[in-house]
Amino acid sequence: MSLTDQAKAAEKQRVQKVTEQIAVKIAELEEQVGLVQSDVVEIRKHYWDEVTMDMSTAEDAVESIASMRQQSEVLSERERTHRQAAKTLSKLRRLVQSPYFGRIDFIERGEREEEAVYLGISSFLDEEVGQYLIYDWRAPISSLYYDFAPGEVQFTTPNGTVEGEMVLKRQFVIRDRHITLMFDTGVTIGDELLKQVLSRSSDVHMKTIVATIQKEQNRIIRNDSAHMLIVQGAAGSGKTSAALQRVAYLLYKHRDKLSSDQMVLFSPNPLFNHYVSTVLPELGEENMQQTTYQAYLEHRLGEMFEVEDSFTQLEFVLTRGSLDDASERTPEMIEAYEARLSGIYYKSSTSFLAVIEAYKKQLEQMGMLFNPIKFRDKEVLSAARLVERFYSYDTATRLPNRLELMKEWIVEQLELFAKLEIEEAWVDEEIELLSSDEYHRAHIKLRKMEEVIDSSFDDYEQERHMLARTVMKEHVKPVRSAVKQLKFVDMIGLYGQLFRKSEGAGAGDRELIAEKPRYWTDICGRTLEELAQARLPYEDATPFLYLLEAVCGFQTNGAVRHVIIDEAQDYSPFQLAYLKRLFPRCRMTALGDLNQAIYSHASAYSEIDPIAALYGPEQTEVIRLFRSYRSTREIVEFTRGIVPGGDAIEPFTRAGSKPRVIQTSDRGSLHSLQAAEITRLLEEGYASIAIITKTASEAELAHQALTPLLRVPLGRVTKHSPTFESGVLVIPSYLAKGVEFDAVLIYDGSHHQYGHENERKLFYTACTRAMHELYIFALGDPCHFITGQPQDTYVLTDSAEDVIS
Ligand SMILES: Nc1ncnc2c1ncn2[C@@H]1O[C@H](COP(=O)(O)OP(=O)(O)OP(=O)(O)O)[C@@H](O)[C@H]1O
Repeated sequence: MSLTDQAKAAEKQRVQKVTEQIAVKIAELEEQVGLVQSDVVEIRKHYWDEVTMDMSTAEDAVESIASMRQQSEVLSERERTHRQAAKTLSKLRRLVQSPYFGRIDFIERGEREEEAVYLGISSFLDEEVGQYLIYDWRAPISSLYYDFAPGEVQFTTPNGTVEGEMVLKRQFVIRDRHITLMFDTGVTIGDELLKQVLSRSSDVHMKTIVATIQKEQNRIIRNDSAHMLIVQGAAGSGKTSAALQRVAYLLYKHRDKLSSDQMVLFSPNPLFNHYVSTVLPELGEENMQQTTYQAYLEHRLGEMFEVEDSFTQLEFVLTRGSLDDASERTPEMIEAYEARLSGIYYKSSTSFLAVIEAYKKQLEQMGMLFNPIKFRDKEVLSAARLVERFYSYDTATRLPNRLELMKEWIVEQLELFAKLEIEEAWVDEEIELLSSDEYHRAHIKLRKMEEVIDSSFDDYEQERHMLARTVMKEHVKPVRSAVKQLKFVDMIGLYGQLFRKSEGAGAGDRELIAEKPRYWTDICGRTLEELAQARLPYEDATPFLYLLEAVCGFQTNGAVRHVIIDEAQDYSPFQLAYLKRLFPRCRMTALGDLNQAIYSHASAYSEIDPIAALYGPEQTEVIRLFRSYRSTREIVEFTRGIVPGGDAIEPFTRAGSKPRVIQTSDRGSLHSLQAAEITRLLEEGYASIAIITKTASEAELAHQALTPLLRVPLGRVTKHSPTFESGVLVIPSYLAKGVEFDAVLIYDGSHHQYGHENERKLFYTACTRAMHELYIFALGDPCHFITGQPQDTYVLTDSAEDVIS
């Protein structure tokens, strides 16, 4: 629908008028912020001049404290005003460049006059006439823009539903205060604008999507009823985008009671955290807390163990292919591999969680293990004595409560022990070694005591006693602190007991595990071996933590009100149950794609959906997204054939070239073909190009080989990289999760590399990172995930040189 010249001129004029008004407001605020800032500086400088301090009498002291409090209040009020004004200022500075992106003309039922509603990233009020020149995209009326085409419409407000007619819907692109594109549309959100947005180059940071939110995405963003909202969506369907705009929406809607630090995002890796970190600030909101599950495990268990990370576990699982090389493999190697895999499945399942629950019950009656309490090289309390004491408490008392009682008792015993120990010769030896400062302090203390107590003391005895206590205190401190932290509970032994044959009747042990997984004996052997080395494999970390908390008391986080789990398909059922327990008071949003479940434990998904089971059907809502926006139509038509059920994925109508499969038989030509393609892509203006490898070692190899062949720097992403730059880079498949690139080159998509069924989803994940161009190189036959699909028509093989030319 084209606009009349008159309408265009009117819109241009309006933009000018609105931006001028915003600029005036900015100038006013700048002045105000400057004034408040100098106020704050002045108050800080003369803080004590305004405070009258007099402690001569109790009354004077009370007055002095009141005067200090008053001064602090003045200061914090000015600081608050300053923060608020600075925040508004930064919003307005963004708004002035691009004040709005949409307009809807709405006539409420029963009214005659239509209202023109302009939508932007925040609202702007004409204070003189009391009229909104811009509405925040999150305001109730703004939902009309995302949910309806012109015609009969309705929206919900806190006071009920408002019905009426939308008589006009207009979209704008405004850059640097000028309209660069505007058109009227008869559909919900015009595809044209979306196409334009999606054709842009990828960025090292994710972009906001407020101007083009799709109707089904809007359901995710504005959903405020579900306790657990599950979004199951195809690769590139906007799950992460919708989740981030949802955070902004919830912060706006509940601004009186919800703040950004009460929301936590669990990301797949630190790189992803960096990638999404600018979205909320761009929307004028502060970032929520961002973390990874791995970081949490490290935080809780890092002091006790060397905790394996999920990537190392995955790398191990991906070594299956190399075992197929007949020359290298032995039956023992295959068995060890299969045994660990079986252990991973089992330890990630809810059956194992049930075993731990049962084990906890059993420990209430018997089977607890303790570390003896030692003081220097002497045993204060033996492990057996601790067990005896533990079971002397009422068995109805919960384990953590009994441990609290134990703690007090142990500290008492420790003090009794220290009283006797103080007479030992080693104490005298250590007194000799005390510094002159410590001697001096002891003297002062002694003098003070003599003033109050009878001075006929034996000075020497007293001094020795005082110094001995100093020595003793230093030695008791770490023991007491370890007791307070419950380190006397033998957690490693307790977890290990689940994998040990029963010794003595009824000990809490592996007999609890009724249905033993395959390779059970190997699993037990390996688990105990790792524990003995103070190493905790990734699959053991969550069960260990769960047991630790079941015994010592659950640490819950009641402050967090909303948890967002991105790439939720990569969490084991056990991990999800743990997170639910960790955040008992919060709502959750879980975003996932079963087709991108790259971890072995995720196979549990195919049976029942563990996320949906977490809160039960009454509290759970599921929204599915089928349309994929990231990649061109050709790429989506190709990649959807890789996964079962992929036909349901709908491509967005953005055209590009077909993905190319380039097959070669030697590594040298593989690299030169790749270098030639990269050069061509750069010449075509693509800003971000990723060479995606299966593993980290393959990434290292590719990086070494390609660096000398390229004229541009070649970056390399590892699991330790906190950020990534634009340009050309090599990245292992699992680290590319959630991010996207203009062009993707699969380094070696051969059958040799991706020959196993459990590599299908990893391969799919890697291919779906491409926005505009996708190349699959193969050293030998391409993997069967693509050759068996109808999309084979896109495959160009054999003469690789032909493709390049
Ligand atoms: N409504 C929209 N308007 C503009 N761009 C969109 C929209 N929805 C999605 N996109 C773009 O599509 C790309 C993919 O989005 P996003 O990363 O949120 O998808 P995802 O479902 O989380 O993907 P994956 O699961 O593959 O990581 C991004 O570039 C995003 O900006």
